[in-house]
Amino acid sequence: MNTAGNSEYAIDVEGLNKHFGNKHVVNNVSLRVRKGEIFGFLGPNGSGKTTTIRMMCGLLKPDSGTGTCLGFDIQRESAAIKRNAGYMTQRFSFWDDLTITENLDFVARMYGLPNRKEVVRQTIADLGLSSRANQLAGQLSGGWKQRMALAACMLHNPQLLLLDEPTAGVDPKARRDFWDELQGLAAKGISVLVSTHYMDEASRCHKLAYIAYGRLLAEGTGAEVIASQKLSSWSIYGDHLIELQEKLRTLPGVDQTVIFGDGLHVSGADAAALEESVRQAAAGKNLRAEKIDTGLEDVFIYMMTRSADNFGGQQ
Ligand SMILES: Nc1ncnc2c1ncn2[C@@H]1O[C@H](COP(=O)(O)OP(=O)(O)OP(=O)(O)O)[C@@H](O)[C@H]1O
Repeated sequence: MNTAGNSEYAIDVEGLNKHFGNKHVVNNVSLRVRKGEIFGFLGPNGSGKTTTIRMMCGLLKPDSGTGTCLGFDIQRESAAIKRNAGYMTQRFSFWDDLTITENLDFVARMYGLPNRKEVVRQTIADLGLSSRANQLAGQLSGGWKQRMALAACMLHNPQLLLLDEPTAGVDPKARRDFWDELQGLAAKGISVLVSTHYMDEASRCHKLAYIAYGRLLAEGTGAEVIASQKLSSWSIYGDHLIELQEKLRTLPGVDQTVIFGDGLHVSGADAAALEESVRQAAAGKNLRAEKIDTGLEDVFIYMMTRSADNFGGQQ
Protein backbone atom coordinates (compact mmCIF):
# COMPACT_ATOMS: atom_id res chain seq x y z
CA MET A 1 0.00 0.00 0.00
CA ASN A 2 1.41 3.37 -0.98
CA THR A 3 1.09 5.28 2.26
CA ALA A 4 2.62 8.53 1.03
CA GLY A 5 1.07 8.63 -2.42
CA ASN A 6 -0.40 12.05 -1.75
CA SER A 7 2.97 13.62 -1.06
CA GLU A 8 3.86 16.51 -3.35
CA TYR A 9 7.22 14.81 -3.93
CA ALA A 10 7.97 11.99 -6.35
CA ILE A 11 11.35 11.57 -4.67
CA ASP A 12 12.09 12.57 -1.11
CA VAL A 13 15.34 11.18 0.29
CA GLU A 14 17.40 12.26 3.23
CA GLY A 15 21.04 11.69 4.20
CA LEU A 16 21.92 8.97 1.70
CA ASN A 17 25.37 7.44 2.11
CA LYS A 18 27.12 4.75 0.13
CA HIS A 19 30.63 3.37 0.35
CA PHE A 20 32.32 1.04 -2.11
CA GLY A 21 35.25 -0.40 -0.19
CA ASN A 22 36.78 2.54 1.62
CA LYS A 23 35.52 5.02 -0.98
CA HIS A 24 32.71 7.29 0.21
CA VAL A 25 30.90 7.51 -3.11
CA VAL A 26 27.66 9.21 -1.96
CA ASN A 27 28.03 11.47 1.03
CA ASN A 28 24.95 12.57 2.94
CA VAL A 29 22.81 13.39 -0.10
CA SER A 30 19.27 14.68 0.39
CA LEU A 31 17.01 15.39 -2.57
CA ARG A 32 13.42 16.28 -3.23
CA VAL A 33 11.84 16.09 -6.65
CA ARG A 34 8.32 17.46 -6.99
CA LYS A 35 5.71 15.58 -8.95
CA GLY A 36 5.58 16.69 -12.58
CA GLU A 37 9.00 18.29 -12.33
CA ILE A 38 11.99 17.73 -14.62
CA PHE A 39 14.90 17.56 -12.23
CA GLY A 40 18.42 17.70 -13.68
CA PHE A 41 21.21 15.87 -11.93
CA LEU A 42 24.65 17.17 -12.83
CA GLY A 43 28.20 16.55 -11.80
CA PRO A 44 31.54 15.37 -13.14
CA ASN A 45 32.20 11.75 -14.12
CA GLY A 46 32.36 9.47 -11.13
CA SER A 47 30.70 11.99 -8.79
CA GLY A 48 28.03 9.53 -7.62
CA LYS A 49 25.01 10.31 -9.84
CA THR A 50 24.34 6.76 -10.98
CA THR A 51 24.85 5.39 -7.49
CA THR A 52 22.40 7.95 -6.07
CA ILE A 53 19.83 7.16 -8.76
CA ARG A 54 20.14 3.42 -8.07
CA MET A 55 19.57 4.00 -4.36
CA MET A 56 16.58 6.25 -5.00
CA CYS A 57 14.85 3.65 -7.12
CA GLY A 58 15.49 0.81 -4.71
CA LEU A 59 18.05 -1.04 -6.84
CA LEU A 60 20.88 -0.47 -4.39
CA LYS A 61 20.73 -0.35 -0.61
CA PRO A 62 22.22 2.77 0.97
CA ASP A 63 24.59 2.27 3.91
CA SER A 64 22.46 4.84 5.70
CA GLY A 65 19.74 7.32 4.88
CA THR A 66 16.01 7.19 4.46
CA GLY A 67 13.39 8.24 2.01
CA THR A 68 10.62 7.50 -0.38
CA CYS A 69 10.24 7.20 -4.11
CA LEU A 70 6.64 7.65 -5.27
CA GLY A 71 5.71 7.26 -1.63
CA PHE A 72 7.38 3.85 -1.31
CA ASP A 73 10.18 3.29 1.15
CA ILE A 74 13.48 3.07 -0.74
CA GLN A 75 14.88 0.48 1.70
CA ARG A 76 11.88 -1.83 2.05
CA GLU A 77 9.60 -1.36 -0.97
CA SER A 78 11.89 -1.63 -3.95
CA ALA A 79 9.56 -4.01 -5.80
CA ALA A 80 6.76 -1.43 -5.68
CA ILE A 81 9.14 1.30 -6.84
CA LYS A 82 10.22 -0.84 -9.80
CA ARG A 83 6.58 -1.38 -10.75
CA ASN A 84 5.87 2.36 -10.74
CA ALA A 85 9.08 3.96 -11.96
CA GLY A 86 10.93 3.65 -15.27
CA TYR A 87 14.72 3.52 -15.16
CA MET A 88 16.81 4.08 -18.26
CA THR A 89 20.36 2.99 -17.53
CA GLN A 90 23.40 4.59 -19.06
CA ARG A 91 24.25 1.52 -21.08
CA PHE A 92 20.90 0.08 -22.05
CA SER A 93 21.10 -2.84 -24.44
CA PHE A 94 18.78 -4.32 -27.01
CA TRP A 95 18.83 -7.10 -29.50
CA ASP A 96 20.22 -5.61 -32.68
CA ASP A 97 18.61 -8.27 -34.84
CA LEU A 98 15.10 -7.70 -33.49
CA THR A 99 12.84 -4.88 -34.65
CA ILE A 100 11.68 -2.08 -32.37
CA THR A 101 8.33 -3.84 -31.95
CA GLU A 102 9.99 -7.17 -31.14
CA ASN A 103 12.37 -5.58 -28.64
CA LEU A 104 9.55 -3.76 -26.87
CA ASP A 105 7.41 -6.87 -26.91
CA PHE A 106 10.22 -8.73 -25.16
CA VAL A 107 10.46 -6.05 -22.45
CA ALA A 108 6.67 -6.08 -22.03
CA ARG A 109 6.81 -9.86 -21.50
CA MET A 110 9.46 -9.39 -18.80
CA TYR A 111 7.15 -6.96 -17.01
CA GLY A 112 4.33 -9.47 -17.43
CA LEU A 113 2.11 -6.73 -18.82
CA PRO A 114 -1.49 -7.56 -19.65
CA ASN A 115 -2.67 -6.54 -23.14
CA ARG A 116 0.94 -6.72 -24.22
CA LYS A 117 0.44 -6.27 -27.96
CA GLU A 118 -1.83 -3.28 -27.49
CA VAL A 119 0.47 -1.65 -24.92
CA VAL A 120 3.46 -2.01 -27.26
CA ARG A 121 1.50 -0.62 -30.21
CA GLN A 122 0.25 2.33 -28.18
CA THR A 123 3.66 3.14 -26.70
CA ILE A 124 5.21 3.03 -30.17
CA ALA A 125 2.56 5.45 -31.39
CA ASP A 126 2.88 7.74 -28.34
CA LEU A 127 6.63 8.05 -28.73
CA GLY A 128 6.53 8.69 -32.47
CA LEU A 129 8.18 5.38 -33.34
CA SER A 130 5.50 4.04 -35.69
CA SER A 131 7.45 4.76 -38.89
CA ARG A 132 10.36 2.67 -37.56
CA ALA A 133 8.40 -0.02 -35.75
CA ASN A 134 9.57 -2.80 -38.06
CA GLN A 135 13.14 -1.63 -38.44
CA LEU A 136 15.93 -3.69 -36.85
CA ALA A 137 17.28 -2.02 -33.72
CA GLY A 138 20.85 -2.53 -34.96
CA GLN A 139 20.11 -0.30 -37.96
CA LEU A 140 18.78 2.63 -35.95
CA SER A 141 20.70 5.88 -35.43
CA GLY A 142 21.64 6.89 -31.88
CA GLY A 143 18.64 9.21 -31.56
CA TRP A 144 16.12 6.50 -32.50
CA LYS A 145 17.80 4.06 -30.16
CA GLN A 146 17.37 6.49 -27.26
CA ARG A 147 13.73 6.92 -28.18
CA MET A 148 13.26 3.15 -28.22
CA ALA A 149 14.95 2.95 -24.80
CA LEU A 150 12.57 5.60 -23.50
CA ALA A 151 9.65 3.62 -24.92
CA ALA A 152 10.94 0.50 -23.14
CA CYS A 153 10.88 2.21 -19.77
CA MET A 154 7.45 3.74 -20.47
CA LEU A 155 5.68 0.46 -21.28
CA HIS A 156 4.41 -0.12 -17.74
CA ASN A 157 3.05 3.43 -17.57
CA PRO A 158 5.38 4.75 -14.84
CA GLN A 159 4.69 7.93 -12.88
CA LEU A 160 8.41 8.66 -12.56
CA LEU A 161 11.29 8.35 -15.01
CA LEU A 162 14.88 8.05 -13.84
CA LEU A 163 17.07 8.66 -16.85
CA ASP A 164 20.81 8.23 -16.56
CA GLU A 165 22.51 10.31 -19.26
CA PRO A 166 19.85 9.38 -21.81
CA THR A 167 21.27 11.51 -24.61
CA ALA A 168 25.00 10.84 -24.27
CA GLY A 169 26.54 10.80 -27.73
CA VAL A 170 23.33 11.76 -29.52
CA ASP A 171 23.31 14.58 -32.09
CA PRO A 172 21.82 17.98 -31.16
CA LYS A 173 18.63 17.64 -33.21
CA ALA A 174 17.85 14.18 -31.76
CA ARG A 175 18.62 15.50 -28.26
CA ARG A 176 16.23 18.37 -28.78
CA ASP A 177 13.49 16.02 -29.99
CA PHE A 178 14.09 13.76 -27.01
CA TRP A 179 13.75 16.73 -24.66
CA ASP A 180 10.57 17.89 -26.36
CA GLU A 181 9.26 14.41 -25.58
CA LEU A 182 10.33 14.69 -21.92
CA GLN A 183 8.65 18.05 -21.59
CA GLY A 184 5.47 16.62 -23.04
CA LEU A 185 5.58 13.79 -20.49
CA ALA A 186 6.19 16.22 -17.61
CA ALA A 187 3.23 18.28 -18.79
CA LYS A 188 1.12 15.13 -18.39
CA GLY A 189 2.28 14.90 -14.75
CA ILE A 190 5.12 12.40 -15.11
CA SER A 191 8.10 13.28 -12.93
CA VAL A 192 11.55 13.06 -14.47
CA LEU A 193 14.95 12.89 -12.86
CA VAL A 194 17.63 13.06 -15.53
CA SER A 195 21.39 13.11 -15.31
CA THR A 196 23.24 14.99 -18.01
CA HIS A 197 26.49 16.72 -18.88
CA TYR A 198 24.88 19.02 -21.44
CA MET A 199 24.31 22.66 -20.47
CA ASP A 200 21.43 23.20 -22.89
CA GLU A 201 19.66 20.27 -21.24
CA ALA A 202 20.40 21.61 -17.75
CA SER A 203 18.77 24.87 -18.72
CA ARG A 204 15.59 23.01 -19.75
CA CYS A 205 15.13 21.51 -16.28
CA HIS A 206 12.76 22.99 -13.71
CA LYS A 207 15.28 22.27 -10.94
CA LEU A 208 18.90 21.20 -10.79
CA ALA A 209 21.23 19.56 -8.35
CA TYR A 210 25.01 19.53 -8.69
CA ILE A 211 27.03 16.76 -7.09
CA ALA A 212 30.82 16.34 -6.88
CA TYR A 213 32.84 13.77 -4.94
CA GLY A 214 29.55 12.37 -3.68
CA ARG A 215 28.41 15.63 -2.06
CA LEU A 216 25.53 17.78 -3.15
CA LEU A 217 26.98 21.25 -3.68
CA ALA A 218 24.00 23.22 -4.99
CA GLU A 219 20.33 22.73 -5.65
CA GLY A 220 17.48 24.83 -7.00
CA THR A 221 16.37 26.47 -10.22
CA GLY A 222 19.13 27.34 -12.68
CA ALA A 223 18.98 30.96 -11.48
CA GLU A 224 19.19 29.88 -7.83
CA VAL A 225 22.17 27.61 -8.51
CA ILE A 226 23.95 30.44 -10.30
CA ALA A 227 23.14 32.93 -7.51
CA SER A 228 24.29 30.49 -4.80
CA GLN A 229 27.91 30.74 -5.91
CA LYS A 230 27.98 34.58 -5.82
CA LEU A 231 30.34 34.80 -8.77
CA SER A 232 30.77 37.81 -10.96
CA SER A 233 32.00 37.33 -14.50
CA TRP A 234 33.55 39.21 -17.39
CA SER A 235 34.08 38.24 -20.99
CA ILE A 236 37.13 39.53 -22.84
CA TYR A 237 37.41 39.58 -26.63
CA GLY A 238 40.48 40.21 -28.78
CA ASP A 239 43.80 38.64 -29.75
CA HIS A 240 46.23 36.52 -27.73
CA LEU A 241 43.62 35.31 -25.24
CA ILE A 242 45.79 32.36 -24.15
CA GLU A 243 48.58 34.70 -22.99
CA LEU A 244 45.99 36.94 -21.36
CA GLN A 245 44.51 33.94 -19.57
CA GLU A 246 47.97 33.03 -18.18
CA LYS A 247 48.43 36.57 -16.91
CA LEU A 248 44.95 36.86 -15.39
CA ARG A 249 45.43 33.65 -13.42
CA THR A 250 48.18 35.38 -11.42
CA LEU A 251 46.06 38.42 -10.54
CA PRO A 252 43.91 38.95 -7.42
CA GLY A 253 40.19 38.25 -7.58
CA VAL A 254 40.51 35.89 -10.55
CA ASP A 255 39.17 32.50 -9.46
CA GLN A 256 38.52 31.02 -12.88
CA THR A 257 39.34 31.61 -16.54
CA VAL A 258 37.70 29.62 -19.32
CA ILE A 259 37.79 30.25 -23.08
CA PHE A 260 34.30 30.02 -24.58
CA GLY A 261 34.37 30.39 -28.38
CA ASP A 262 36.02 33.73 -29.18
CA GLY A 263 35.73 35.10 -25.63
CA LEU A 264 37.64 34.54 -22.41
CA HIS A 265 35.32 34.19 -19.41
CA VAL A 266 36.86 35.37 -16.18
CA SER A 267 35.01 34.81 -12.92
CA GLY A 268 35.62 35.48 -9.28
CA ALA A 269 33.89 35.74 -5.92
CA ASP A 270 35.41 39.16 -5.09
CA ALA A 271 33.71 41.39 -7.67
CA ALA A 272 35.80 44.52 -6.97
CA ALA A 273 39.16 42.73 -7.07
CA LEU A 274 38.11 40.90 -10.24
CA GLU A 275 37.10 44.11 -12.01
CA GLU A 276 40.37 45.77 -11.08
CA SER A 277 42.37 42.82 -12.41
CA VAL A 278 40.40 42.63 -15.66
CA ARG A 279 40.92 46.36 -16.27
CA GLN A 280 44.59 46.11 -15.45
CA ALA A 281 45.16 43.11 -17.74
CA ALA A 282 43.26 44.70 -20.62
CA ALA A 283 44.75 48.19 -20.27
CA GLY A 284 46.56 49.49 -23.35
CA LYS A 285 45.73 46.38 -25.39
CA ASN A 286 43.34 45.94 -28.24
CA LEU A 287 40.86 44.05 -26.07
CA ARG A 288 37.21 44.51 -25.24
CA ALA A 289 36.10 43.54 -21.73
CA GLU A 290 32.45 43.44 -20.75
CA LYS A 291 30.72 42.40 -17.59
CA ILE A 292 28.40 39.45 -18.26
CA ASP A 293 25.86 37.43 -16.35
CA THR A 294 27.51 34.38 -14.86
CA GLY A 295 26.25 31.29 -16.70
CA LEU A 296 25.47 27.78 -15.52
CA GLU A 297 28.59 26.41 -17.16
CA ASP A 298 30.81 28.98 -15.39
CA VAL A 299 29.24 27.97 -12.09
CA PHE A 300 29.52 24.23 -12.70
CA ILE A 301 33.20 24.51 -13.62
CA TYR A 302 33.77 26.68 -10.53
CA MET A 303 32.04 24.16 -8.23
CA MET A 304 33.89 21.25 -9.79
CA THR A 305 37.29 22.93 -9.37
CA ARG A 306 36.59 24.00 -5.82
CA SER A 307 35.31 20.59 -4.82
CA ALA A 308 38.47 18.99 -6.27
CA ASP A 309 40.50 21.36 -4.06
CA ASN A 310 38.34 20.69 -1.00
CA PHE A 311 37.45 17.01 -1.24
CA GLY A 312 39.51 15.57 -4.11
CA GLY A 313 41.96 13.73 -1.91
CA GLN A 314 39.67 12.69 0.93
CA GLN A 315 36.85 10.52 -0.39
N1 LIG B 1 29.64 -1.40 -7.95
C1 LIG B 1 30.67 -0.60 -7.69
N2 LIG B 1 31.77 -1.05 -7.05
C2 LIG B 1 32.80 -0.24 -6.79
N3 LIG B 1 32.86 1.07 -7.12
C3 LIG B 1 31.81 1.57 -7.79
C4 LIG B 1 30.66 0.78 -8.11
N4 LIG B 1 29.76 1.56 -8.75
C5 LIG B 1 30.33 2.79 -8.83
N5 LIG B 1 31.54 2.81 -8.26
C6 LIG B 1 32.43 3.98 -8.11
O1 LIG B 1 31.68 4.97 -7.46
C7 LIG B 1 32.00 6.26 -7.97
C8 LIG B 1 30.73 6.94 -8.42
O2 LIG B 1 30.25 6.28 -9.57
P1 LIG B 1 28.89 6.69 -10.29
O3 LIG B 1 28.72 5.75 -11.44
O4 LIG B 1 27.81 6.75 -9.29
O5 LIG B 1 29.22 8.16 -10.80
P2 LIG B 1 28.52 9.05 -11.91
O6 LIG B 1 28.42 10.42 -11.34
O7 LIG B 1 27.26 8.39 -12.36
O8 LIG B 1 29.59 9.05 -13.09
P3 LIG B 1 29.36 9.18 -14.71
O9 LIG B 1 28.97 10.58 -15.02
O10 LIG B 1 30.73 8.83 -15.21
O11 LIG B 1 28.34 8.16 -15.06
C9 LIG B 1 33.02 6.04 -9.06
O12 LIG B 1 34.31 6.25 -8.51
C10 LIG B 1 32.82 4.59 -9.45
O13 LIG B 1 34.01 4.04 -9.94
